[in-house]
Amino acid sequence: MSLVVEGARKEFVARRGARVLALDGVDLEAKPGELLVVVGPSGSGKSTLLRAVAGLESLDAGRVLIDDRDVTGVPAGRRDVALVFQEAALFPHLRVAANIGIGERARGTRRREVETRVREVARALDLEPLLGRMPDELSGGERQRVALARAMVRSPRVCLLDEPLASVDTELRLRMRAEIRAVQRSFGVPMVHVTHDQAEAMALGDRVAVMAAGRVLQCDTPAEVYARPATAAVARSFGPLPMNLLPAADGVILGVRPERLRVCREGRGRPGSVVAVEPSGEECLVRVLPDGAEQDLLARVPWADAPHPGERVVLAWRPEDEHRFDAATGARR
Ligand SMILES: Nc1ncnc2c1ncn2[C@@H]1O[C@H](COP(=O)(O)OP(=O)(O)OP(=O)(O)O)[C@@H](O)[C@H]1O
Repeated sequence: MSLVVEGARKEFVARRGARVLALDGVDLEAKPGELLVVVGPSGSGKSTLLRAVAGLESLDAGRVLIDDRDVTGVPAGRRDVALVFQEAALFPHLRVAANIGIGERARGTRRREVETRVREVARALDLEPLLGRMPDELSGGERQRVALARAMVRSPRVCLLDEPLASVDTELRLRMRAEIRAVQRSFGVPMVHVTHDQAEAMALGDRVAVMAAGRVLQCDTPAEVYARPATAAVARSFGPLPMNLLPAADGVILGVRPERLRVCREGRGRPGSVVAVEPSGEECLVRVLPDGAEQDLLARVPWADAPHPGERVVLAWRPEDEHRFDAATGARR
């Protein structure tokens, strides 16, 4: 089971005639059993991409292939694609078991068969004790899991998740991430998971596709995208904090991650003044304005080493922590 998107292009014409290029030539592949996370800021085209794969949005150009079959013109109902949305919309008057099986029943599958399948999926998702409950007797996370079960019960060829964890709290989100991974492993379908949460993308994805303005800027393992961002834009948008970018000589932009920037009291490096210090759990974020610069730089340092606002410091980093980008194109050098 695999999913391929080739050269997907989609333009919307808004009410007053303004045009928005939501997808600007997107190529993407989710391999069998792979969890691909699409990450990008609001408006970058993530939902449009999912909707196009599901068949809910037509493309102006490009193709969608599922298991090597071109499904570009195939209606949504015949694509064998499951789509789970952020807000799990369950039928309030139906018990969990019926909510999970309703799609299959509607497709005419025998009651017995549906029941067996519902039980299998419920077991995999740890939902068995909840099968007899009504939706209003479930927590937000449980409801989300029921929606996931409803998607998986159809044995889809591809499973698409549109910010499924956006409305659950942090603790539950961590647990749900593990569950999504487990579901994905046990069902072996390619999953495309859309989020704007970097931490989620890092934690979940076998690979991540970083999107901006309708384009995929880079698609690779989270570790590789973090270690070797393909462009300055990826370096700014992917990671726990945006990478610091400093103009340098010869049309080069230097990049250093805040996690790798050291704030020293003395020694060699770039002198500057501390502009602000913000607590951030065990660590703190320090903003330093280098002498003569217009843009301050961000450093993440342990609390014990935190300087005071106004203090004179020296910024230093190891040569191997330096990234280099082309100032004109933004491409990695
Ligand atoms: N039906 C539509 N009509 C006009 N413009 C649209 C339509 N749907 C989406 N757009 C525009 O296309 C662009 C991409 O939207 P999309 O919803 O795919 O982004 P997104 O990355 O999913 O954002 P978010 O994270 O906020 O959901 C946005 O600029 C959006 O305003």
